[in-house]
Order: sequence, then C-alpha cells, then structure tokens
Amino acid sequence: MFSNAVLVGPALVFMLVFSSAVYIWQRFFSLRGLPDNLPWAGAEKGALSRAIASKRSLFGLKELIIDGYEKYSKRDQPFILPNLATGPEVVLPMTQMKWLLEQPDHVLSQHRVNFEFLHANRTMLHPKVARDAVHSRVIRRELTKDLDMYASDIVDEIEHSLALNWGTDIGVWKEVALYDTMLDVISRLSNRVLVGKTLCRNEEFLHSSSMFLKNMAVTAGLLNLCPDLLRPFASPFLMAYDYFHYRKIAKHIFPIVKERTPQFHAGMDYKNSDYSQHNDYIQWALHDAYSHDDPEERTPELISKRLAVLSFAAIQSSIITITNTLFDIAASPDALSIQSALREETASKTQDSSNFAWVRSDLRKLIRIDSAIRESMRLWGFISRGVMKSVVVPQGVTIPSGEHLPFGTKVGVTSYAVHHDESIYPNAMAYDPFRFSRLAEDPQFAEKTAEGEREREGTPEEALKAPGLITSTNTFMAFSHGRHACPGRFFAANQLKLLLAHIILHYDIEPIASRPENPWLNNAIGPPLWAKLRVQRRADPTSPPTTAASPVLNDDKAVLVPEVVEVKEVLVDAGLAVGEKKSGFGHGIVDDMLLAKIAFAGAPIRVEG
Ligand code: HEM
Repeated sequence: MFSNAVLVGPALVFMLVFSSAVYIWQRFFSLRGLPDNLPWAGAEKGALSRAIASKRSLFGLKELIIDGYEKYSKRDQPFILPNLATGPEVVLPMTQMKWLLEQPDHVLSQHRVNFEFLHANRTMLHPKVARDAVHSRVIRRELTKDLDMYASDIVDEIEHSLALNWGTDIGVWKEVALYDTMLDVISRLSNRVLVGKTLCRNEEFLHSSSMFLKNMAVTAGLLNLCPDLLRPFASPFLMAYDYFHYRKIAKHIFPIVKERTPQFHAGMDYKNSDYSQHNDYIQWALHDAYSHDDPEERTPELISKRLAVLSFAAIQSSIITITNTLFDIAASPDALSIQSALREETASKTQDSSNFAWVRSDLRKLIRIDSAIRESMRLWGFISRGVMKSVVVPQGVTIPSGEHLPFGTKVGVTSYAVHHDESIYPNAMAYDPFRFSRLAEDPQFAEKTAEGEREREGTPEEALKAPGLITSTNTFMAFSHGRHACPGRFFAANQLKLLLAHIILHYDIEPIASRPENPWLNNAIGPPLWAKLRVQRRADPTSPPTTAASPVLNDDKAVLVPEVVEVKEVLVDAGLAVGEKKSGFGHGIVDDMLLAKIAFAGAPIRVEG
C-alpha cells in the first residue's frame, strides 16, 4: 500500500514529462507522414524552419495562409499550411477543387475534420451526436421544407427582441454592445422556431442555451491546445461549464419529450402529419427517432443533447454574421447612404405585405440586403478553411498533382485567401455592400467589368440573377461548398434577411470611423466581441436617415477629412507612424476615430518622447 503511494508521484511526473515531449515533437517537428517535397507556407527547408512556421501559426495563421496562396496556389501547386493547434493541412490549388469535391465520403471525410477540430466526442455531449448526421437530415427534411411557415413568428420575435435589446425610444441614441445584443436576438428568434414561443421566452432556458453555444467553441479551442495524453483528465474540468448549462437546457426539454412520447410508436411514417400537432425540433427529432430502430435516439437525454449542439451550429454562426454585417455597414465611408439604399429597397418591397406576412418571394426581392450580408461573409467568413477533408482510407490517397497523402491527412482549400484575392474580387479588402446586387440592378454591369463577366457564367437565366446569399461557389465558400455545404443556410439566410431588413427600417445605425478588428482563434475568425455601436429607433420606417449625433461621425467627408488629415500630418511630422487603420503609438493605439476626435475637440497635441 505504502510502496504504491510512493510510486504514484514519480509515475505522474513521468507521464507529464513524456506527454509534453510527445506534444512538442508532434506539434513542432513531426512531418506526420506528409510528402517532404511539398513546400510549407512560411518555412524554408528543414525541421527547425517548419517548427518556427508552426509557432507562427498560433497568432499569424492569416499571414501564413496568404503567403502560401500567393506563392504556391497561384502557381497551381499544393502546399502545407502549418497549424500548431490542429495539425498541418495540405492546401490544394483551385484547379484541384473539382477532384476534391468528387471524392466520396469514405475516401475523404469533411465530417471527420469537424469532429476532430471541435473534439466532438467530448464537446458534443454524446458519441451519437458527434457521429450521426441526424442534424443535417432533420434540417433538410423538416426545418427547410417550408420556410415561409416561420416568417411571421420570426418577425414577431425580432420586434420583441430588438425592443428588449435596443429599446424603442424614438430619436434617442443608445449605445449597444453589438455582439451581446445580437447573441440575445438571434438566440431568441432561432429558439422561437426550434422550441416555440413559451420556451424561447423562458429566461433560464434562453440563458443556458446562449451560454452553451457561446462556450462550446472555446472549450474545443482549449482541448485542441491540450496534449493528447492529458485530454481525458483535463476535459471534465474544461467541460464543467458546458454541462452545467446543458443540464439546465435538459430540465426544460425532458418533460416535453416525456409528454409527447406516448403518441409515437416504432415504424411510424414521419411524413404522415396525423400525429404531429407540433412543429418544432423536439417533434422533428421524435419523427426521426421513431422512423428507425434505435431506442436510444428516442430518449429525452439524446434529444436534449442534440438540441443543445444544434443550437451551437445554428445560432453562433448567424450571430457572427449579423454582427459583422452591421459593423461593416457602420464603418463604411458611405454608411448613411448604404442605409438609405437598403431602406429604400426594403420599404419598396414590403408595401404589399404587412410586417408579419413576409413570404420568401418577398425576401428574394431584397437583393441589396442579400448582397450586403453576402459581402460581409466574403470578408469575414467565420472559418478560414473553405472545404477541408480528412483522408479516411487506410492506404491514403494520391492528389491530382501526384503526391501521396497518408491516412489522417487534412486536405482542402482555404476560403480566406480566395475571398480576399484581388483577381477574383477587385478591391477585395473593402466592404462593397452591393458588389453582388449590382449585377442584377445594372444590366450593363456584366459588359463593363471582369467581375460581372465571371459572375455571369452559367445558363442565360442564371446569368441574369445576382448570386444569392445561399449560393456556394468555388469563389464563395462562407457556407463551405459541395455536398457538405451548410444544410442550415436556407434558414439562416431567411432569418438574417428578415432581421437586417427590420433593423434597417426601424433603426438608424450611427457611422463609426474605423472597423473594429476581428480576432482570429486558430482558424476561426470571431466578430469584434466587445465593440459597441450607437443606434436609434426611427419614427417613420421610410423617412430619410437622420444625421448622426456626432459631427465626427457624419458622412460629410468634405468637412471631416481635412481636419483629420491635418492632425495626422502633425503626428507624422513628429516622427510617429500613423496608418489608415491602426498603428502603434506610445502606450496606446492611434486610429482614425481617435484622430478625428482630437481634430474636432481642437485639443492641443502633446507628443512625449
Ligand atoms: C450565417 C449562418 C451560418 C453559417 C455562416 C454557416 C456555416 C457553415 C459552414 C462553413 C459549415 C461547414 C463546416 C465545415 O465543414 O468546415 C456548416 C455546417 C453545418 N451547418 Fe451551418 N452555417 C450557418 C447557419 C446554420 C444554421 C442556421 C444551421 C441549422 C439550422 C446550420 C447547421 C449546420 C450543420 C448541421 C452543419 C454540418 C453539416 C455536415 O456535417 O454535413 N448552420 N455551416
């Protein structure tokens, strides 16, 4: 007994040292069976150079992606993108995209990449949730079958949640934490569809659903950084908060499942609506569970766990998208005229419908709203990879350029580099909200620009349409592309267009002088989490925009710009670098907003060495 206790300490120390050594070797030096003739982004030849590039990937993945894309993808060569947290990935040139999309799932699996990246076997609460595609099936079969059905509920919930979060005092500017308020708004309106009005207005359920979905990616990120051997020990601690909220979600879902279960029996045909008085996720999950023979799927536990995880997939990505879009509009030099143009479109397309009776044919006419969201997704898609798959055949695969990739290799294309490629999207770094709708609004556009030419590929009918938010292409992969493109995008597009149209009609957004930055967490790109915006409720949804409160933020640049330029010149003369966006300055940061404030305050500038 005593001798056992004496051995425990050294055994633990040995395990820690051993797992750390394996961790360092694997993360920094191992080639992981990848062909050594493939170049590594950001690295010359040699293990040390690769290790340095791998270290850079932790905070400089964006630069490595662009570096590899410019050096290799554009010359039609595959390259290896180092990634310290999740392992290196083989990035194919776009000419190999067709091959990538054609590979069957038993050869290259997209699901496997997500499974590993999200540590789905732990974060998704149950091995079956992580493994089976019930979500995709249920989303395609039930949620998407008649999207018009939810429009009035969604609009009702938008009104309610915006009033709660942004207020209804007409003409009064209110400062709002954008991400947090959109977290609440999107959680409410998605849950209105997923679980109905009673639960979506239950504060405890709503809070736990929001906290679970907000934290899941963070837990996955921390698990990615954890050495493999230590993960089983660390995960109960890292997952404690997620389980705490899951249990609160389950508390509300269990009784509903138990109450409805007696109406079901094995072999029921889910297409027969006789037994379907409800239209929500719990009912869809029960339909699915009773259409095949797996009793565990029918349990309240599995249905609650699936719902919690679905909320993550469905809600977080929509919050990120609308947050980015609103910041993009507010930070545009033409913020006010963009709002006017969107308002004009929304008002003119809604004149025949009351606010509560939107149908998809109305939404389809909102091509500027659609384009404004799509353009923001192009710039800030929440994940830098577009299509990424894992080799799941034991013998490996040979890519079209001839290199052999072993089992377990991640291979695909990155959307970030493609979405920011000047030769595909002229002025690619700028937010151009009508980039896509312009095609449909100006028939001569296609003849005038290369962008128009490219987008107008396809049949003559297709050529006349602007590419819609839901259309994934080789050059727009914010929903991924191919067979595994997001199955929820039709619902997401509906919900986001309704929300943006509603915001534009009922609120003014005050312009801001510079766009807050989007943080990168490995290959996930978050929205600005803590930045704020000012909004005010409008008296008449169709009246012209009111001038923003602060003269600094007015879009009358003829007044604004000379003052800011003058302040910049003083700072530059003093030997300080002042950039268009942000630049280091002493202990703080000087950006255009601060410069503008200095200019308008007329404050003397004191420069200390
Ligand atoms: C603007 C909002 C959304 C964006 C940007 C988005 C984006 C994506 C992307 C990029 C993927 C592929 C991930 C990968 O393979 O690397 C994906 C998958 C998925 N999305 Fe979405 N999504 C959105 C909304 C939704 C909604 C509303 C739902 C559900 C109602 C949903 C459900 C799913 C599911 C279940 C998958 C996994 C599909 C599979 O494994 O085949 N998403 N989404």
